[in-house]
Amino acid sequence: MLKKKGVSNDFNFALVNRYKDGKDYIGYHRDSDNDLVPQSPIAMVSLGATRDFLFKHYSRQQRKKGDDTKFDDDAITEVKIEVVSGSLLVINHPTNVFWYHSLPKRLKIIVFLHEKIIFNQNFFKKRYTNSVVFKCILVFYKYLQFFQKF
Ligand SMILES: O=C(O)CCC(=O)C(=O)O
Ligand SMILES: [Fe+2]
Repeated sequence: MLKKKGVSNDFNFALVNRYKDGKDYIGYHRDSDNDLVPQSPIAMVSLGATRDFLFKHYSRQQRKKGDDTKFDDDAITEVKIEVVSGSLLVINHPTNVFWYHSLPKRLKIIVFLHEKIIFNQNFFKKRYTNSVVFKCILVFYKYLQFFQKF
């Protein structure tokens, strides 16, 4: 699927992050060089509610931390990308070296997402115990649904 989208690398690790509502977020960071094969891309698939994904240049982040001696370039603004369900976002080298990324809170969608989650739980509770195996099947099913799109 990734190859069809022009990403030729073989990936050997997958991380699933679940943001249960608009209050869940991940702050600005760069993915650790220690965990990654040098110069390899990072591919991200989104499922569920639309969220913002932000990039902030290294120089701005350093200034925020109080280090304004080396950097005085205000020209590089923050970049916002809306990631919708089923979208693929690829961070190619060297973006992770020069840019921080984050997924901020999105408080506008709390009510919408809350309803959606409660509906799923109620529906499944009737017929299944809330077992880990069932949750795994659900995640697997969602991935299958996603792959069929491509
Ligand atoms: O979940 C996301 O969209 C970003 C997660 C992330 O940046 C990370 O896990 O390092
Ligand atoms: Fe990250």
